[in-house]
Amino acid sequence: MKFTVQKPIILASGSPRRQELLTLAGIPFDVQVSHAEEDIELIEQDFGRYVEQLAVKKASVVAENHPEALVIAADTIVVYEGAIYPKPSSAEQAVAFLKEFSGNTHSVFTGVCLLEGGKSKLFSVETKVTFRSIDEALVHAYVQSGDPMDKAGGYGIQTAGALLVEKIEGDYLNVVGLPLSKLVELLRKEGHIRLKEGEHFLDS
Ligand SMILES: Cc1cn([C@H]2C[C@H](O)[C@@H](COP(=O)(O)OP(=O)(O)OP(=O)(O)O)O2)c(=O)[nH]c1=O
Repeated sequence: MKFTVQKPIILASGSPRRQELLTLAGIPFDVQVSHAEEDIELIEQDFGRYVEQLAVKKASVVAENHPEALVIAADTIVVYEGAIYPKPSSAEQAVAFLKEFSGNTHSVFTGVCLLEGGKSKLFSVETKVTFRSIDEALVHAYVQSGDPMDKAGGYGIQTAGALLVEKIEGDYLNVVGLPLSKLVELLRKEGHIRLKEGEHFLDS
């Protein structure tokens, strides 16, 4: 499957996962890593709005230098018992995060921003993730692998972090960092992408 684009698309993200996911959707794009300050205030426990605003910040920094493009940015956080768990700042913190999640259910929120000519479209998606009751040895072995350090909440559901997960409710790719089907639906609805000629033979 391939899409054509109406104008250049820039993914404002250094996340290899987000780049892989947009590639697998068949959307052509360039990458510009955004170095926005992540200093958004959480208002009334509205985590969806919080991640959307972080995505706006990331997109805005890149859009300044690319007014001709559609800029896409995203932000992912883990929320457990009303608190935000970002990327761990140390291995010790990753261990502490994972022990807290053990045997419990947390939420993963990803906010997405499409920014074009100063106009933005925003959405966010929540997925609930339930962890198994995990033993200390598994937590330490996983953290020692180094995998948690660049991931919100300190685990990757798409890597060995999968061993910690009992079940999820919602979009799996939202946990990985990009709610791809909803993003593609919005890009099509807004006329930013179209299926390539010959790629829509099932349409009537
Ligand atoms: C929970 C979870 C998060 N993650 C990742 C997705 C995001 O890359 C990262 C959250 O950090 P983000 O700040 O959302 O993104 P990033 O710094 O990696 O990339 P950029 O800001 O340049 O777009 O955590 C996984 O890969 N798997 C998971 O299971």
